[in-house]
Amino acid sequence: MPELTTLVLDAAPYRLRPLLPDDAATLHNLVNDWEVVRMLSRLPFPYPRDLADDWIAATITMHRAKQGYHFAILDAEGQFVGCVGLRVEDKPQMGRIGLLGYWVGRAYWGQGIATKAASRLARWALANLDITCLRGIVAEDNQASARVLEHAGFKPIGTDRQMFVARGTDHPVKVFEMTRAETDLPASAPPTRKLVLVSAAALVDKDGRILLARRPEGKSLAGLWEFPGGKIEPGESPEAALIRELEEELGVDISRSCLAPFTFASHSYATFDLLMPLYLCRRWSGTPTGREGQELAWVPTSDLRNYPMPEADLPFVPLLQELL
Ligand SMILES: Nc1nc2c([nH]c(=O)n2[C@H]2C[C@H](O)[C@@H](COP(=O)(O)OP(=O)(O)OP(=O)(O)O)O2)c(=O)[nH]1
Ligand SMILES: [Mg+2]
Repeated sequence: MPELTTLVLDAAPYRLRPLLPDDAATLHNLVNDWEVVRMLSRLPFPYPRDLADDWIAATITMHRAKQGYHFAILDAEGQFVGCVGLRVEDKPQMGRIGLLGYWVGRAYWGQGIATKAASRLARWALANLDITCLRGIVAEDNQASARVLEHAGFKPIGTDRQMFVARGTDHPVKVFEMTRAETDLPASAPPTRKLVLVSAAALVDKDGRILLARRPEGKSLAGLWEFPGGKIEPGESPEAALIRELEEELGVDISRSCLAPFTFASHSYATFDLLMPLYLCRRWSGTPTGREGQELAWVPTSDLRNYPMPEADLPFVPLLQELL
């Protein structure tokens, strides 16, 4: 388990780091607000300033004893905007569980901060602590908090009653639970890298020149010269996709038998991986025209280098020069 000071969780654009004694004044300022305290079962109102010091000291002790993990939520500028934490509890029958809680200063409501922070801590806890599940308990009149738990991947499992110190009475609550089975929900699953499948063609004329098309403004890689083609749609074969794209982009009609597999590009762009078969084609009907406003050029292979291309295409150049 990382030391207190090095345990920092990234919840972009926010950051979670363990509470420090110096946080007491800011914490007190934000939490000593009826709208915040009335939703927190264990806090009195008004919330005395000393209690902030005592609470932070207690969180540091709990952290060292592996009984609790309480964090300051910092925004992109490093400002303290709220707290998120969990207490480890031994439940008869259930074993050790984590009880998650959070609050955000009123000035920072409505920005999804609690969801990001709770979701991050929940995933960290299930991945790193010896607990069977996480629980979250929200007052029945706290819809916003119920939504936070749902977005973080918690499921409602029932209702109960709980004492709310600031309200001076007990109050109905909803109980939520999250197990490891829920940790891959989209809420904060890491973005999966996409594999993009594209079919492209090198149309070769009788003089051995190759047709390049310039990617128009508004598309990615605009201004670069490419081999006509496009994305393969779900359920479509690479050849069918290419025949469709060449009709859409160039207005030419090509039969499947005229497409000869030549090579392929496999390239990792910053945000996706591209896998692109390149076909050679010497026969088509119709005259290629830039139907999407794209500029076209018939280029002798010796000139290919003068046409800036997407990075994925660069290995094609020597292969085409060798062939033609
Ligand atoms: N067609 C084509 N796409 C290429 C080449 N090199 C290369 O990196 N790409 C990339 C750019 C795009 O990310 C992707 C193909 O996208 P595209 O914009 O042509 O797709 P599309 O014709 O289906 O057009 P769109 O409707 O999705 O805008 O592959 C190439 O030589 N030809
Ligand atoms: Mg295209």
